[in-house]
Formats: sequence, structure tokens, C-alpha cells
Amino acid sequence: MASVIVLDKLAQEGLDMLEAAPGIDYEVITGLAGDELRETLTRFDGAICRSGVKITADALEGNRRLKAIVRAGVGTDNIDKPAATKAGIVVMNTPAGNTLSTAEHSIALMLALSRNVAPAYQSLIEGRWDRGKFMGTQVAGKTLGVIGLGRIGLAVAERALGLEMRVLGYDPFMTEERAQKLGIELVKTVDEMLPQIDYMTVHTPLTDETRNLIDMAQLEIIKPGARLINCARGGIYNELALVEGLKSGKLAGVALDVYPDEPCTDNPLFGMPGVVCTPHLGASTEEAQTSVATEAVELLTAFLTTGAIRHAVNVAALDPKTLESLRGYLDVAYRLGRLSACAQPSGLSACHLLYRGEIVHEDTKLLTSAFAAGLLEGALDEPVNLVNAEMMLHSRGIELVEESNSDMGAFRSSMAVELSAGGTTKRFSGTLFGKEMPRLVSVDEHRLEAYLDGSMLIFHHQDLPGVIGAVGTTFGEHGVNIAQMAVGRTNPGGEAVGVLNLDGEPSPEAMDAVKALPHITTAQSVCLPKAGELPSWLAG
Ligand SMILES: NC(=O)C1=CN([C@@H]2O[C@H](COP(=O)(O)OP(=O)(O)OC[C@H]3O[C@@H](n4cnc5c(N)ncnc54)[C@H](O)[C@@H]3O)[C@@H](O)[C@H]2O)C=CC1
Ligand SMILES: O=C(O)C(=O)COP(=O)(O)O
Repeated sequence: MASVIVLDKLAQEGLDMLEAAPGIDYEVITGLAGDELRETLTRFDGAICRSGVKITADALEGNRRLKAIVRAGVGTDNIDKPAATKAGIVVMNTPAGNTLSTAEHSIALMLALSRNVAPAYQSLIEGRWDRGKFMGTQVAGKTLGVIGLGRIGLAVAERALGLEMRVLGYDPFMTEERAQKLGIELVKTVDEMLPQIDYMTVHTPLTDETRNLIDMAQLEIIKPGARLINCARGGIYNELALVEGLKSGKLAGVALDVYPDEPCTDNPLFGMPGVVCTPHLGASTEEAQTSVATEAVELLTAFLTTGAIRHAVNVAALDPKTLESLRGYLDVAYRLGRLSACAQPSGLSACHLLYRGEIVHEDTKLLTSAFAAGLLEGALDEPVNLVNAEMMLHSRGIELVEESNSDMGAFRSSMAVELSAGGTTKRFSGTLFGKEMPRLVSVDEHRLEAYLDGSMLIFHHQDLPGVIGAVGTTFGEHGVNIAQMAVGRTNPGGEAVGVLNLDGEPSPEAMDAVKALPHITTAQSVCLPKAGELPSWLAG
């Protein structure tokens, strides 16, 4: 049974889906923060949130259970993504479900500003019939500047064109050709837009580039009397500049739905003439909430039950078909990682991976992550999986190089690993027999064929009569049964390698006895998972 926590208010339709999901139980606990949030998160496999809860690095500290956080909405700025990645937690969002509602809210605020809707109603509440005081402006024929032409920005532009506005747009990722087709006049810089616009609306994330996009300097060039709207993220407009702009008359109006710190009930703009503000309501419609809640539940349950990853913001997507078709090789890669960790327990400086044959047409980056997860798993006191393994390896200064060669070599597909440590190298390669039988097919330059699971002994020795028999006898004396044996050598009488698959792990005494045998140069005991012992991200 997987456990899910819902951390912010979620539409009932989403909760109903959680209720009906087989193998999932859930709890709704909102308003969590600090120690209480951290402790609570350790009891769940998955979490669903909106913008309310702040999932900081502190909140994830020491968490060994949580596997996924799904944001029922777009912005994931309330989740510390580097911390989540480090902890091996997938962060996903539902990017499209609230697009139209947020675009409509931006248009609603633009019209509310233009027609003084909020102060006019307030005056009625206060008992005045002030028809002369609230002269408005018509939007038709006016110019709207849209910064950020993604999902919401484009939906706003389309609606503004429907209101007979001229639309200027700025987005470094929009092509001139596409903008033209949509009826948007693309500008090259925000500054180029500012002297021309009557209204401006922003629809970008808050980034180093978009923070303070409108500041004191921009007020100098903006068309006097412009009205600014922000339904994206607080901080894109500098609020102090907005206050100054309104006071000096450079700006005729400001409409905000979002604030640098939320919740926000105390803001210098609140109450100023020409201002209309809402408490982060862009996505707050029944339609948007139903859509993001049901999609969030779908994403999380699919991940928890099949490992499928969609709309992730901190890791590559992984659809169930790819996962299923790659599972066998993910297993080979993970086992080679585990084997490498035993063979080279310290001093590792670089891993070179070579994929050969048909496998090169698959997502080998995933296989590399699986290898890295196997390599690090035993060394770390934190969960390692496809999300964080490569990052963990890099942060330990271990170089990871991936190469592909579509030539098949001896197998339809294979994967070779070269480990470098202090001037020495060790090499292994593996393949998959059938759909689910990982095999070790070489050690250093020696070809052989051994099971890649359970307890193993890998020993280098001189290729002389009686050496292998002596290993068997020694293990026999220590009660270790040999299930399978493989030997590889390059030249008769030269260096050879033996790989034994054992029914149980040899004791330290048995290992010492084998190492003491004549003509044995190295002997390494390796313990790989048996079927049924795989980590959850690999088990399926
Ligand atoms: N008020 C509310 O309740 C809601 C707010 N939002 C916020 O709205 C924003 C936009 O959401 P979507 O349109 O869904 O995202 P999106 O990812 O579809 O679009 C963002 C666009 O911004 C552009 N962009 C990035 N940096 C830029 C820069 N420096 N200058 C100009 N353009 C830049 C990107 O190229 C992209 O086209 C997000 O910050 C999101 O969190 C989203 C939904 C509801
Ligand atoms: O989706 C977004 O980015 C939003 O800002 C909506 O936030 P909410 O889910 O209403 O807390």
C-alpha cells in the first residue's frame, strides 16, 4: 500500500480518485510547516500540493520515504527542487489545467482596472452614487504588451485580440513567424515595448531575468498612463517602483494577483488609487481546480504504481512503455553498478560506460542513471534512484562518461563498464539473456558467462591445472555450495578469471582461505540482489 498526503486544498474530484485508487491510501493535512511538515512527509510515499505549502530543503531533510511530489498547478517555486532531486524525489506538475482560467483572470483584472470596478463598488457600499468619479478607458484600440508567450501568455494574447486590442509580445523562445501567424507583433526587448503600451501583462516564471522586470529605470521610458497586470509571480514587477509610478502618475493602474511573499495581507499597494488586487486567484475556478487535481492524482498514482514519469520538472520523462521495454537492461546496468561498487570500493575517479548494439537506440541516459544508482546505493545513507544518482556521482567528483557504438559485437546488445582508480582500471560487461536474465559476459579482457545475481566470487588466478578445483574444495570445507562456475582466459597458462555463483555468502574465513591458495591473485566476494530484492524504482 502506498501512502499519499495532500498538503493544500484539492478539488473533491481529485480526492475521489485517490479514494478509488487501488493500492493507495491518502490523508489531507493542510497548513503544515516547519518540523511538523518534515516529520509528516517522512510517513508518505507521495505528496500533492498547490502554492500554499512551502516544501523547503529543511522539509525534505532526512526523508527516506517520499518518492514524488506533484504540484496541482504550474509553478513549482514553492518546492526546493535541488533538494528534492538530491533526495531522489521526482517533482511533477500539471502544466495545462489552469491556463485558461489564469488567462481569463488576467483579462478580468485588465477590464476591472479600465472600468474602476473595485473602487466603484466600494463607493456604493459606502453609500455614494459617484457616476462622475469613475470615468474609465476602453480597451479596444489600445495596445497590450505580453511578456512571456507560453501557455497563459498566448491565451491572454488571443483574448486581447478578440477585444480588438493591438498585441505586442516578448519572449526569447517565440519565433517571428509563429508570432505573426498569431497576430502578435514581436519585439526584441522589453524596453522596445515600453513606450508603446497602454497595458502590460506578464506570464513568465520568476527567474533572475524576470525579477524586477519593471523597476524605477523602466518607469522612465514606459508610456505615461500605462496599466500593469501580474498574474504570474510576485517580484516580476518591483512593488516599490509600482508605488512610485502610481504616485508620480507614470502608471494609471496596477493589478496584482501574486506577491513576493504569500500569504500577503499587508502591502504598500493595497488601498492606493488605481490598484486592484486579488489573493492568488488565477487558478481558482471549479474547472481549473478539477482539471489540475485529477491530473495530479493521475500522475502520482501512475508513478507510484508503474514508475511512469510525466511532466517532471527535475528529471527526464519515463513512459510506462519505455520503462517496460528497458526494465531488463535497467536491471543489467544497476547490477553492473553494484558489482563495480564491490570491485572498486574506494578511490574511484571515473566510470566509462560503453553501450553496444541495439540498445544504443534506447534511452541510454536512463541506463547510465541506473548504473550510477547501483554504484552508490551501498555507500550512501540516503535513497539513490534514477532521479539523483548521476547528480550524487558528480557531486563526489566521479567522472561519468557515456559512449555508444551501434556495432553489435558478440551480443545483440551489451553494456561495458571501465572503472578508473589511481592509475588502475577494472572492466566488466553485461548483457541480457531473454527478457530478464542479466549475465556477466566479461571481466577485464576475459570473456565468460555468469549469472549476475545473488552471491558471487570473482577471482583472478594463473591458468594452471588444479587451481579451480582447490577453490571448490576450500569452499566445500567451509560449507559454501557452488551453483555455477565460469572461467575466462586469454592465453592458456596465462592470467585467467573465475566467476562462481554461490548458494550463500562466503564467510570471511572462507574468503581468507581462498585468497591464501597458491596461484590466486585476487578474490572478491560480491553480493547482488536476487529476483524480488530489487529497489522499488526498478522492481516495477
Ligand atoms: N496566478 C495564478 O494563479 C497562476 C500563475 N501561474 C504562473 O504563470 C506563469 C506562466 O505560466 P505558463 O504560461 O503556464 O508557463 P509557460 O512555461 O507555458 O510559459 C512561460 C513563458 O515564459 C517565457 N519566458 C521565460 N523567461 C522569460 C523572459 N526572461 N522574458 C520573456 N519570456 C520569458 C518562456 O519562454 C515561456 O514561453 C508561471 O509563473 C506560473 O507559475 C500559472 C497558473 C496560475
Ligand atoms: O499554477 C500556478 O502556478 C499557480 O500559481 C496556481 O496556484 P494555486 O494552485 O492556486 O495555489
